Amino acid sequence: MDKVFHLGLSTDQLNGANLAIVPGDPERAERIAKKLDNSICLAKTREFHVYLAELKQQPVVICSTGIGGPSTSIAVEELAQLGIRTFLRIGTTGAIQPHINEGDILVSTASVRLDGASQHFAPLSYPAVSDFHSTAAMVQACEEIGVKYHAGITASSDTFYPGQERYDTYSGYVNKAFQGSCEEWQKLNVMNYEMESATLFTMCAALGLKAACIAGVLVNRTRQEIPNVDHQEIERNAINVVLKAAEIVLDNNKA
Ligand SMILES: O=P(O)(O)O[C@H]1O[C@H](CO)[C@@H](O)[C@H]1O
Ligand SMILES: O=c1cc[nH]c(=O)[nH]1
Repeated sequence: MDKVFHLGLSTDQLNGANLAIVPGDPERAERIAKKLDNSICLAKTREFHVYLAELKQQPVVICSTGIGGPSTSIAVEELAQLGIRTFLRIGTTGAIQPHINEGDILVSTASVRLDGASQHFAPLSYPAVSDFHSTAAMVQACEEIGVKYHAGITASSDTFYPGQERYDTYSGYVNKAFQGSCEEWQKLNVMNYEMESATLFTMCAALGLKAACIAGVLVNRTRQEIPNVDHQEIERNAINVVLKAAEIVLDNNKA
């Protein structure tokens, strides 16, 4: 059986899995896999760390996407070739609304397309929208676990610094195109910044795949520019939510 180019895997290695949990961080992929049954590492190549595990006796893939749209698009394309149809992203994020606190979970219903990769799948007039049922599962998971969550629009940027209008940088300068952009997104009721959901949502919607995204809030940008380094507890809560959501999706698929 042919292997996909970057992940170096073939369909038979996924054991019939059709759902993948997709964090950005490769080490988070391992931490997620360790919480599931019978996890094995299938591949560690570039930013893509891929595990196969079982959740309630059903096969699930965990695959890191790395940071940003280009690498995310490769992971999603190759996983789709291998049989994955639902992608649940679990990320970290910076909130831009004052009422959202560190540690809250943000469920992205749709994303502002501040990326480049999504335009390789559909024109800018096409919405970066999540899959309704997968997103509903994320919300149900938050409610069942009892974590504080907000559902709404995310700004998804190719860059962490200028695209998210950060001035606490080497040059201290933000390109004119992004000056004032954070305030604009705040006024348009955007919840947060992260870096993969625009590509994930656009490509999955365009390709007939299902995608949802949650993220744990590391920093509130109305109070602080750069997140604190230690955020294990926030990540643990977000992992619990995505695992519960995966369980709900798998149950719904069986019914
Ligand atoms: O924690 P992850 O999933 O990597 O997500 C967020 O963190 C990274 C930036 O620090 C970007 O990938 C952003 O989307
Ligand atoms: O502020 C943040 C925090 C995490 N990830 C982002 O993309 N932005």
